Amino acid sequence: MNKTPARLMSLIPSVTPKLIRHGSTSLQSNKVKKVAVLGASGGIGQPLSLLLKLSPMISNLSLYDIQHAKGVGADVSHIETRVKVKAYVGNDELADALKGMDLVLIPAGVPRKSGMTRDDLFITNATIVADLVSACAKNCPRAIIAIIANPVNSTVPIASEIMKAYNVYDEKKIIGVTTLDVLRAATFVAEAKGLDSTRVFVPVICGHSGNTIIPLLSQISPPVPFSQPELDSLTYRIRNAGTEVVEAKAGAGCATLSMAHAAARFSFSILDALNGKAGTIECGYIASPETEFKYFATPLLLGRNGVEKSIGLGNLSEYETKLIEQAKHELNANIEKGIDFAKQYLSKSR
Ligand SMILES: NC(=O)C1=CN([C@@H]2O[C@H](COP(=O)(O)OP(=O)(O)OC[C@H]3O[C@@H](n4cnc5c(N)ncnc54)[C@H](O)[C@@H]3O)[C@@H](O)[C@H]2O)C=CC1
Ligand SMILES: O=C([O-])CC(=O)C(=O)O
Repeated sequence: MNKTPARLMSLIPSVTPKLIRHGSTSLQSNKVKKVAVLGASGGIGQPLSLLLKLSPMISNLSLYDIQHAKGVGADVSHIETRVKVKAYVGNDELADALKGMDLVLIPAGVPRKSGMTRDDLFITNATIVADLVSACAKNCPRAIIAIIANPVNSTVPIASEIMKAYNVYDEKKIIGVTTLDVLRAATFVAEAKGLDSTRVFVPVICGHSGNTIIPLLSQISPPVPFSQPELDSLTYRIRNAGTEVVEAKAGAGCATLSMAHAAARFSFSILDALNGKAGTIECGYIASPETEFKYFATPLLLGRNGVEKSIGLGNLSEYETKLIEQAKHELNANIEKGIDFAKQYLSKSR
């Protein structure tokens, strides 16, 4: 397990202000970027498209879905910001939606219903992600691909295998979006400890399902002590937060509004970093040659080409080391399932 001594804490002030803004206000044309949302008509896609339309860092917003995208595009395009919006519907328009993109966000795919795990979505979402990433490989091979569609632990390995098969793989550019776990951790810990949630940062590592969601409460900024019962209950709530929303929505889907905000925050950090802003950090799930896992979420230093490097895990407490041990089987199984699927998909489709 990598234990990078470079400390996270010194870099954290660059993270928190992004909670309440729409990105840097640079209007230089070389700094504005082109962004696509695939699955733009969905519960996440619509509010995400709205938030992106408000950003001065974006010149063009490409909204793609298999249904209703023209309506979403017409609606969002009436907002008086400079971002040019174009909508695309159906496979015949997918290539045009992707050409020239710097960042592609993928919230396309079915959400959970009560009683389902994220892995239960694999059967539908694996093919959706594989199809969409194949189109990215052909039409915008240098774009950063941010995968929101669940199960993220498997869809990111699928995306990587597809890009490898097209000889356009760059491990710096395929990232599973785990930002919502980080936002939830800050919110829940702040509530429990009477802190200002916009000033709290808790790294969340490992993966994005069940036991693989591991908040590093020992590395919270600002430093706060926790009793063992507090560690247990906060870890449980952060891990279970997706299910909390699925159950509260009672059949009407999963987290969409908080996820749209999380994805927008992640996007603005990526765009800031592409524009050369130093010290931009977000957690994300990526290929991880430096850990014992093929893919792993850590805090990431972002740069001009995507992920500059993983910040690593820091000094884990005994409790956190045990949580990683307990997550091993689930994470590895999710990763191998994605890789196996991609092999079969590629053997059929090429
Ligand atoms: N990474 C994370 O933290 C989170 C991930 N999610 C995941 O995000 C995904 C989307 O969730 P919602 O927006 O609530 O679902 P939704 O069902 O409201 O929207 C999904 C959209 O994808 C579209 N779609 C389906 N197949 C497509 C294809 N081949 N190409 C383009 N678009 C396609 C649908 O038409 C629909 O508009 C789910 O898999 C969900 O589990 C949700 C919350 C948090
Ligand atoms: O729980 C779900 O199905 C959606 C999700 O990933 C989350 O809210 O973290």
